[in-house]
Amino acid sequence: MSALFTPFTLKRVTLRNRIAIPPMCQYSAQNGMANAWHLSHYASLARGGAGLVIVEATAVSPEGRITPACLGLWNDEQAAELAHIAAAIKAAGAVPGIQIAHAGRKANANKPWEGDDHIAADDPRYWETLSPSAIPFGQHLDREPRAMSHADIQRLQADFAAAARRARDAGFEWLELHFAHGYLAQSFFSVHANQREDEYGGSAAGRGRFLLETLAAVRQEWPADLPLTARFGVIEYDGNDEQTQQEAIALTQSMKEQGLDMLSVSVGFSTPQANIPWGPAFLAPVAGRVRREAQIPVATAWGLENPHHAEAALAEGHIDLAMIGRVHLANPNWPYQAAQALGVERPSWVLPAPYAHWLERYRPN
Ligand SMILES: Cc1cc2c(cc1C)N(C[C@H](O)[C@H](O)[C@H](O)COP(=O)(O)O)c1[nH]c(=O)[nH]c(=O)c1N2
Ligand SMILES: CC(=O)[C@H]1CCCN(Cc2ccccc2)C1
Repeated sequence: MSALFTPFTLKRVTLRNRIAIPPMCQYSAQNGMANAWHLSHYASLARGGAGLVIVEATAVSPEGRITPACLGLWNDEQAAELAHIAAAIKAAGAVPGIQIAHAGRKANANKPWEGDDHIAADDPRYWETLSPSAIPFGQHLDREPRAMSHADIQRLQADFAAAARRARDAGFEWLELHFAHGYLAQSFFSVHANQREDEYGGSAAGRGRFLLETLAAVRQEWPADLPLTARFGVIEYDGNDEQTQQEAIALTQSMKEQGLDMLSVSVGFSTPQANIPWGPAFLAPVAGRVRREAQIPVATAWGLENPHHAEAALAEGHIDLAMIGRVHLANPNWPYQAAQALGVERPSWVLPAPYAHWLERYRPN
């Protein structure tokens, strides 16, 4: 039996295999509302056979969107549309997950294929960006954000909790907090973005406070028997990686004590000066260290689309879930081909019966 096609149970949720589709923004919403694009996109991914499908970064407040076309979960109308997507994912046999997010100083940007840069101040789509300190990310995202007040911090933590409640009521069964990729929560943890002198800055404990408090607020709303996870940048590739990983592992242990069920290990993306060693499965060993030292189940992504690499990362004990992203945009049925490549018996039954029955009998000559 392949490791990749072994079920995985976390709290009262069982995934049919170790393939997770990580959140991938579609930049296709108006006023944060999901539409026909999102429904067909997520239904086709779920039909492809993955065990878990996580809906893209969904903003907990309007100014928390990366672009004006990002999804939101700050009102009940948005939740009602997302409920259809959760139901479609579940009907296809995958577990419906969703990532809730705030983009912080990377917010208010154009779509990646429309510049990826901050929206101009005189553009009607402009809104103010927030961050722990008034320090811009740099490069194409060079706008100086407003340093958050204590009132801002409390409001945004309440927004995360409200979004978690709406996700629960919409039928999602797996919640991921976006604590990675240079967005708001990652920015609180990162010395590149957070130079506050109050209790939310300074030491690693101070820089971790926003994440721990936000987790605690969400834990109150999210059912105890459903997985509550976070995607967290544990390394920046900025020349200071050992210290960052030690601080990140310590914070992960604290989050585990606070009720975090799993960590999705990722990159900080807090500075444009990062020197990221892009390559197949490059983050798997980093994930393995977090798994060992924090004693928590981990997922990771980044270049795992070769089924043998995903299989090895699992079999070697680096990870518990393989997140397979971009390749699914080209091939929503990637799990079917992965099953064939790994010699899984009756591979077509990774797909739904209306497809599987005929593919099993179809022998192209
Ligand atoms: C178009 C698009 C959109 C997103 C992403 C990526 C891409 C390509 N990624 C990162 C993604 O989840 C994944 O970590 C990376 O794509 C690396 O995995 P692969 O190498 O693609 O399998 C991403 N990550 C995240 O935590 N929340 C998100 O909403 C998104 N959105
Ligand atoms: C929302 C989020 O976390 C995403 C938005 C798109 C870029 N993602 C980061 C990324 C960088 C390089 C290749 C793929 C992905 C982060």
